[in-house]
Amino acid sequence: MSRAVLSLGSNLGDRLACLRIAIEAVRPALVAVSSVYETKPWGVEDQPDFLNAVCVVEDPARDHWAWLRVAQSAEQSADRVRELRWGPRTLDVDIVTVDGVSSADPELLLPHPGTPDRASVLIPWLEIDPDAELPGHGRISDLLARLSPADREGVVRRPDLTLI
Ligand SMILES: Nc1ncnc2c1ncn2[C@@H]1O[C@H](COP(=O)(O)OP(=O)(O)OP(=O)(O)O)[C@@H](O)[C@H]1O
Ligand SMILES: Nc1nc2c(c(=O)[nH]1)N=C(CO)CN2
Repeated sequence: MSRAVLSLGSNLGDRLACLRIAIEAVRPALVAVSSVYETKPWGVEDQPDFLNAVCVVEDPARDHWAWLRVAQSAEQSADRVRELRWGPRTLDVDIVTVDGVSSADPELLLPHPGTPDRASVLIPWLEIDPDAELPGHGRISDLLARLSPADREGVVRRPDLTLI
């Protein structure tokens, strides 16, 4: 059984439609999907706000590399072009964790190293799995509590937007 946590983000074009492309790509394997959140950009701050969400997926036939291929194919379907690191994009699908797999391969770092610092991942993930742990880092509720109030307040639920 392979269970993965995926983080979805978009800040270009029809952002909600782009997140839905990612959801459609994993729909048969979907276990849970968070609400959609409007989030202040981190990394490169001078860019439009993102929509972010997190989903949990499960498929006995897929290993972590297969989840990466699914993620990259969804990004391509959303016409993603890579221009700037941490810059604007139609769709970003990150593999946050897969079971307890740890990987130092730069093509697939697991758990995703940015996770402990990103309220835009931790808040949606906590919504759908309040007891979740990030392997090697502990409970995600504790990770979130360590972030600054400004980081947490930059992530606002958008109940008017739905993914499924
Ligand atoms: N856990 C992971 N999930 C998705 N891509 C990963 C992961 N680990 C490494 N990568 C690699 O990262 C590259 C994509 O980087 P990308 O342009 O999406 O980075 P970014 O979104 O700007 O930054 P960040 O990875 O910090 O979110 C791909 O080549 C992919 O192979
Ligand atoms: N709030 C937020 N900021 C970002 C995001 C993102 O998904 N959400 N993704 C980035 C590129 O990986 C850069 N900055």
